[in-house]
Amino acid sequence: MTIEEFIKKIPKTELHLHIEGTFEPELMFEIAKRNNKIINYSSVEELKKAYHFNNLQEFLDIYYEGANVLITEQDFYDLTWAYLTKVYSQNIVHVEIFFDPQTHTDRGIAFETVINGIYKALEDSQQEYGITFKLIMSFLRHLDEASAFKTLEEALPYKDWISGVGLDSSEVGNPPSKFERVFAKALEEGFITVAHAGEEGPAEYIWEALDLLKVTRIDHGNRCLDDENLVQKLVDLQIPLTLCPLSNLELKVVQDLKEHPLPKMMEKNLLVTINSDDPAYFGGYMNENYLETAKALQLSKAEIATLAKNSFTASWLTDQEKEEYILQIQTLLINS
Ligand code: HPA
Ligand SMILES: [Zn+2]
Repeated sequence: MTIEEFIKKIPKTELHLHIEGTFEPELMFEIAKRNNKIINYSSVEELKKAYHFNNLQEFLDIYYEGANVLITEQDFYDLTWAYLTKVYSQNIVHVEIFFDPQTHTDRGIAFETVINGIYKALEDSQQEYGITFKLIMSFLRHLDEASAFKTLEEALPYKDWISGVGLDSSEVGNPPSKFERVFAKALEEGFITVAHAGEEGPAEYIWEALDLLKVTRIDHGNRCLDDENLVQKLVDLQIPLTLCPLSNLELKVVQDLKEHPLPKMMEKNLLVTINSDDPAYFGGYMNENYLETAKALQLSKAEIATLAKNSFTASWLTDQEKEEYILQIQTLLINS
């Protein structure tokens, strides 16, 4: 079996995915048209040409602009359904996905419109595709604490639908400490906490995410390697890092996939996982992330299997569910 076939065949889970980042240009134009919204690009091709980024902020500017055409519950449903259909074709059996309520509520879209559309698509895909899921509400860190508190209040009636809270958007200058009180309240309300840290920001932000926000998973976390004590802590506690190799390449967090820190992290026994982040913008869903990374870093099938197993270990599935998938991967590896 080739590496490509092996990647396709193994069950996988995605733990770092922004639903707004799955908005493919074709669907964006279709939804813009039905909502009488104007896109600042004349065609799908013109829009795709704009997808060249030198850093996180250049990406975020385009990403928030794209999300502006989403208005109705059906729009959020269609966006989410398209993603789930795509990952079903890639043998993703479980997803834990982010949504950014403030991107929409700040434009006058009701919180319930956003979550109803996303949640219904997730329920339907569990029925139709058997994909299980968890939903994570992410706060935009470039906005203030009051806005995050307001968003948390709005989420409380949907507590049963939302497993965790996260922190994303412009990292540098917006440290986790800015949201310490919001996360304390979220923890009190029973949410699990995660945060983007150490993508562009320093190792210090990863410490803050752990110590102040009490996160049980770090999104990205690349910069942990700058601090040996931090690596030791992440290893000791087996705190998962949700890495996103193609995102790192497109946002110039790494200059070449061959220089990606993943092998070094595996060597150090960090619990690393592969994810797609914003696949419509970064040129690849899960299988493409696995394959491009495996090719660039010359990963073996055993290493690919370890990464897939890590994702189940790092997920919020039950221990029994985790064990079943890990055993399936191990069996596929032996027979490959
Ligand atoms: O990679 C990311 N980093 C921060 N914010 C984001 N919002 C979508 N993707 C990202
Ligand atoms: Zn992300």
